[in-house]
Amino acid sequence: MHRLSRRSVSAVLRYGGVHRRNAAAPLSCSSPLSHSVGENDNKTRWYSALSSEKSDTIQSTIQPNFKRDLFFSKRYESTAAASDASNSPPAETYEYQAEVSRLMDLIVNSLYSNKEVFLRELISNASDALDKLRFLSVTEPELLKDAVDFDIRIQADKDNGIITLTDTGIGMTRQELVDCLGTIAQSGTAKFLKALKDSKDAGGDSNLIGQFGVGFYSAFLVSDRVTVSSKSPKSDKQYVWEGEANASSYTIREETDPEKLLPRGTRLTLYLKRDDKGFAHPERIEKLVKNYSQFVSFPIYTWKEKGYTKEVEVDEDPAEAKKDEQDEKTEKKKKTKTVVERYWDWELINETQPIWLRNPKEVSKEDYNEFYRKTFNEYLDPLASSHFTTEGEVEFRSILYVPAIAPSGKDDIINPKTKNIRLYVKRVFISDDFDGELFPRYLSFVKGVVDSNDLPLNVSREILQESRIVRIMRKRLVRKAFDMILGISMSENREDYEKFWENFGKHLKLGCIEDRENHKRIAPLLRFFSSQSEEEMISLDEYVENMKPDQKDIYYIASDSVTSAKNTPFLERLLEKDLEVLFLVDPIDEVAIQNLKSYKEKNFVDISKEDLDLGDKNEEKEKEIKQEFGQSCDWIKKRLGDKVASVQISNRLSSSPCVLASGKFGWSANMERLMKSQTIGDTASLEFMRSRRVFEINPDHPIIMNLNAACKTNPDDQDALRAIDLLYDAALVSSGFTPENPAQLGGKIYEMMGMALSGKWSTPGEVQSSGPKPFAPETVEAEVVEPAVAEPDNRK
Ligand SMILES: Nc1ncnc2c1ncn2[C@@H]1O[C@H](COP(=O)(O)OP(=O)(O)OP(=O)(O)O)[C@@H](O)[C@H]1O
Repeated sequence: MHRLSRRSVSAVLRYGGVHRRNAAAPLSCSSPLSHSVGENDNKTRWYSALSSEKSDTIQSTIQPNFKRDLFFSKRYESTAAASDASNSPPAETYEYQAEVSRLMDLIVNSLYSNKEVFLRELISNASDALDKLRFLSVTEPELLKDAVDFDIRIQADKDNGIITLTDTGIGMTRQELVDCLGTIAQSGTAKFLKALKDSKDAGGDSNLIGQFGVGFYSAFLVSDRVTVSSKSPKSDKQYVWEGEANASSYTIREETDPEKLLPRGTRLTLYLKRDDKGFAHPERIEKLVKNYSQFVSFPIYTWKEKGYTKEVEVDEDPAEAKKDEQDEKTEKKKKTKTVVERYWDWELINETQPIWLRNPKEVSKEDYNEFYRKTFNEYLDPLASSHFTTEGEVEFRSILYVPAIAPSGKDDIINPKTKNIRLYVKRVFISDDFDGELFPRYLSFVKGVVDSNDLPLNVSREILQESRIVRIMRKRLVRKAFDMILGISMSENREDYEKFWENFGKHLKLGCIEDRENHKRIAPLLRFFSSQSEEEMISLDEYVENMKPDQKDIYYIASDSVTSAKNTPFLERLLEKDLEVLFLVDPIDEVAIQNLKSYKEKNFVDISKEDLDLGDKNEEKEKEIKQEFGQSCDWIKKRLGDKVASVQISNRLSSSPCVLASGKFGWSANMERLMKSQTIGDTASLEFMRSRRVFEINPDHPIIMNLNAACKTNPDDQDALRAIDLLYDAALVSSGFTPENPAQLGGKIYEMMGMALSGKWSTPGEVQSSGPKPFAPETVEAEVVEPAVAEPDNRK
């Protein structure tokens, strides 16, 4: 009760005095900066005085049983009746400019479905009008002689399907009403018409409405009739513009009803079309404001039904009361019950100071996190955030976030349909439906808000795609996103970056492939397992720091798991020489690294490719070996035919007899496997790559020595030739390739085992040679069993 009586007193007080408020009242009364938002009840409100319902409003705060219907019906009856009042000056009729007629025709008859943008457009006009006043009042303080707050108020009458939107902005004089609402001079609406003209379908492409916005005229998306009552501080009089859908003219008359006079600003009244009356629900309005206009810099109030509980006495049953009276001992205690009292009042529904406009020094981490959770419906705090303003060529403010987890859904990375970036223009929400305009798709996981003053309010996708401003914005946003990620990677808490990498590592690798321009920023963020770090991933910087003084290249091997990578024969000599090798175990890794090409001027080198240079060439020795094994190389090549491009002496093996290296420009075994799993039917390129493989033999291995001897003594020995076939198959498997005919390979192994067990082919000393140890069949067996071709658990 206390609340109500306090408000009613202030309402009565202000009723008589509002228009006569001192022109020299302190600026704080009217300055938008002085709003003490959320304190509706102690603010001077001319609304209650200017409308015909003023007494109801006051009543409503006094009498709980206030009738909302009465409130609205009185208001609109009198609005409609005003022009008929006998003492009103007659309304003058004006013809619309031809373009406006066309535009109206299109709007009224369009099938445009996203009609809800009308409210955003009208609020934005109201906000512009307030901005204009604020700006002009700096040099013309007399414009603020009517000391009213800078704000926007929206009322929805759901029973009658009427919405009113009132601002206390600059307003319009009679001439301005004609100029602004009867003609189209410039800005978004003019562009819209031009686009319409250019469009092939001159009959009207309703999508263009959404792309360009149609400003004030968007009111006719949902209304049959619109009145604009406006009072400019430059004029003594207030004028009412009135237009109807499907009409070629509009009227302007002077407002003479004292109850409808505005101290300043503009009131729009929308009489909604039958099918659009649903917009006139306070809840719907609130939702739209919250979505589109939450951060408009002036307070937006909606007229809302509220309630509070109170205790009331309950009438006693007379018989009971009598009985009590007779019973002297009964203590007299009145019975009460709790009831909910309803009343209507204004409620502030937007945040006038968006967090991104605040000074970052004054915003706490919790504030950022809360804003993130609220805006993006997240329940986990972000891993990092970055709040910044860019100045210069393009100015905008932004807060970016790195989420704690990746969204579920496999194809997100390739085809991101996120609503992660909310674009505002002058604090009015424009869109969150982007397709790479503000962030490349590999950074689509970054969430945030971007607010620009440099973009037009009705920015369309086409504008976004072609705008130079947007290109500059994108560059800066990307740079800031990388700074933020780098920040996580340098954090003392290593776990944070591990979490990031687990969720978004793939995205960054995609960035290596798709964004050459940012290789320098992406590369330091990459992480891989290595031959010296199988449990914990390392960065490229850590790799480089660990390089041997004379090591020129960064070595890597691509495989399907750490286990198969660490057991590959390609690694043998490198391990011996204590050279670290990166294990690329994610299918995308190899392509990413190939796109990077180098890091800190060190080339990435695939240790499974031909011509591996470990920096320890000994030409003398090589010549010697070539002489000894040259003939065998030719002999083996002849036997293998087109299966390999050449047979060479290997410098990378120590314990394996042979390996199948990929051609310099060919696919690695890993790549071949990936391509195979993806290309359906394209066997031509696969065949070509296959033919580029190089069969490398280890001259120090007993099997090779034995074969070398066989080549020299009896090159036609069928068993030796079959051993070459088996060696090839074994090398194929151990090098990570898939054998063309696994069943046949099995057969060959059994056959060789049989021969070995019968002692036919490998009795020591049988083969004459200058020194090598005799052929040991067990080695073949061991090689065949090793490689893993199965689908990966990448880490282990
Ligand atoms: N609430 C208002 N108060 C004062 N002037 C207004 C108001 N609403 C509209 N106007 C005037 O009417 C003009 C036309 O409005 P309209 O919304 O059609 O276009 P715009 O706001 O100029 O540009 P856009 O097409 O980008 O919205 C505005 O430029 C402004 O001068």
